[in-house]
Amino acid sequence: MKDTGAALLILNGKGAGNEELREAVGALREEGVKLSVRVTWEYGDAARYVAEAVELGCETVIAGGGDGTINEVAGALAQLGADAPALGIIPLGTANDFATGCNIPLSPEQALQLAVKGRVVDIDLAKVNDQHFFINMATGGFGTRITTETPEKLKAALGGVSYFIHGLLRLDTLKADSCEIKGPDFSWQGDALVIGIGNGRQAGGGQQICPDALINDGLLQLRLLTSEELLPSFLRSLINNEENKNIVSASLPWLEINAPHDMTFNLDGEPLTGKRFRIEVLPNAIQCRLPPNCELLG
Ligand SMILES: Nc1ncnc2c1ncn2[C@@H]1O[C@H](COP(=O)(O)OP(=O)(O)OP(=O)(O)O)[C@@H](O)[C@H]1O
Ligand SMILES: [Mg+2]
Repeated sequence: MKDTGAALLILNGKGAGNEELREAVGALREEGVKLSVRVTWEYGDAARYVAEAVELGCETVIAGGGDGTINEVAGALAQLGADAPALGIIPLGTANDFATGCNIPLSPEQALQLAVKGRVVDIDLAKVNDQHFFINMATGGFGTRITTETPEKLKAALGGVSYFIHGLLRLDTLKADSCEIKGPDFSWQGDALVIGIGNGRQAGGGQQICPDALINDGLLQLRLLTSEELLPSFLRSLINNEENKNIVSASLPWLEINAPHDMTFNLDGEPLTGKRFRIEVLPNAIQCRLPPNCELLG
């Protein structure tokens, strides 16, 4: 049985010191909203708290954190089926690409109001290799090593653009490599430099990688950058959103990627490495509380 209005806020431990949020939680409780708070320490905690929210009969589970936290909560909700609580979002991460793409307010107080009282909408999720989920985007490419620093070589070669590409992929060596991508009525083979598969539109801190994506159309937007031209000009065209012969674009319900060498996809910012990826949309997988001006709804 659901407890009307009850909500559980799952807060990434990185955001636990936010005073504005503490005040906003207090204010809502004074209004009579039954709001519990749990704080995560590591991967896996969020999913356990989602299970607790179901036991408590919560109508809403609120993810307080970045894209990675939303990913964990959304994935756990999707596995519950039809009677799952709705997802609310408080953006407390570094990039917050999903929340920003949805026009969710960045102020914790306003985001919390929306998360508890906002309109519920059915949205799609994407599933990868039957095991992983993403709510916002999978960005992939070929690289040898994952690092957290922008490498000096790339910076010297590309200037400011390297920050963008690095932020997008978090790879220290960007190489093109051959891969094969197949989907319904779609087939592509060639050298890919960057691949974006979007449920949402933006990644890498505001870059519109998949500008036509919608989160409730039952499709994923594939955008890939091929490597037949000099790197800096591609990147410019991607940044400016100009269509270009080096950009392949398709909207697909599923796709399969096969590569002879390892490639790494970031699923909402969390890395997954392999040679084969099957990515499929799960239409209407969860319910989410979104603002009326959410740009990702069709
Ligand atoms: N207390 C904690 N301290 C540090 N990391 C945590 C903690 N609790 C969970 N995590 C980990 O944080 C990661 C998710 O971080 P999240 O994406 O929410 O923030 P971010 O990376 O700063 O934001 P964004 O992805 O929007 O740039 C997950 O891998 C999760 O396991
Ligand atoms: Mg993250």
